[in-house]
Amino acid sequence: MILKLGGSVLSDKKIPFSVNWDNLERIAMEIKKASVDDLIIVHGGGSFGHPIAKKYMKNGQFINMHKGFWEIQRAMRRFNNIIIDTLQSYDIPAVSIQPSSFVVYKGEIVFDVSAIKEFLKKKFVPVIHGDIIIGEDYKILSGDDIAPYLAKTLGLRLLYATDVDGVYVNGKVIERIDKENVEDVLKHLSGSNGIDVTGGMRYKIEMLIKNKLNAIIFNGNKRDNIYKALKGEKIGTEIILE
Ligand SMILES: Nc1ncnc2c1ncn2[C@@H]1O[C@H](COP(=O)(O)OP(=O)(O)OP(=O)(O)O)[C@@H](O)[C@H]1O
Ligand SMILES: C=C(C)CCOP(=O)(O)O
Repeated sequence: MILKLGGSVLSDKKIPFSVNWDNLERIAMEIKKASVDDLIIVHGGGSFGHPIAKKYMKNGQFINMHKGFWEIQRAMRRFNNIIIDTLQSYDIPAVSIQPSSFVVYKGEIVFDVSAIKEFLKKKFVPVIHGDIIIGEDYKILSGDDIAPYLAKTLGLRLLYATDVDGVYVNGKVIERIDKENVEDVLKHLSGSNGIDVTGGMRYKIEMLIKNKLNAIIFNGNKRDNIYKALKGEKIGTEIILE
């Protein structure tokens, strides 16, 4: 199972380097209580990665990256450390996977999952984060790139915890998105709140279409939703595009 924890759940993306400690502690408790096997956690840049990445991007191009690459890595390592330390404080065997040190971008993501497979075999919980990656050019690797890639590569279920109840169409949460209605739904999707250099809700759905995946998108701010989602409850919006 892949649980993508949105940066907007773990922090306030309008306040750089803020952490939503109440959510983080509650989510750790719910993950511990759910006690599921083969769990991978992916988290976004939240209030850490996006403001720093923005500093090193001008007109869509990366600038001053001999300084910026480490600055972005550093911001994401700080966020990742906070999250893993909290998970570990609830005896969740979380370990860090830092994409900027081994994932390469060559027109597509080149991401070796050998280590992740070994961690899962030994019942660890890999915690992978959005990051800066290198290749022909630099690229911000979003948690919304990582989660669907791993779901497809490892054949795991995909759960998105974000800061809304699901995907809204005409002011209401749509229960199900499938091949019949996805094109119409896309017209209602836009980017993200707060400082965000990646794609928001639209990008999530586009990646699910591209990878032909099923997922649920639900509100990670609501108590017990993480637990319910991990235990297989269909909450929020269900996406069936397999
Ligand atoms: N039709 C829509 N339905 C629901 N949310 C939408 C819609 N269109 C745009 N959004 C925005 O998408 C946001 C969720 O996407 P976002 O990428 O910000 O979430 P996240 O995964 O929590 O954050 P991060 O990408 O930093 O990890 C919502 O907060 C909302 O503002
Ligand atoms: C901004 C950085 C470095 C990571 C972005 O990850 P996302 O918030 O999942 O899109």
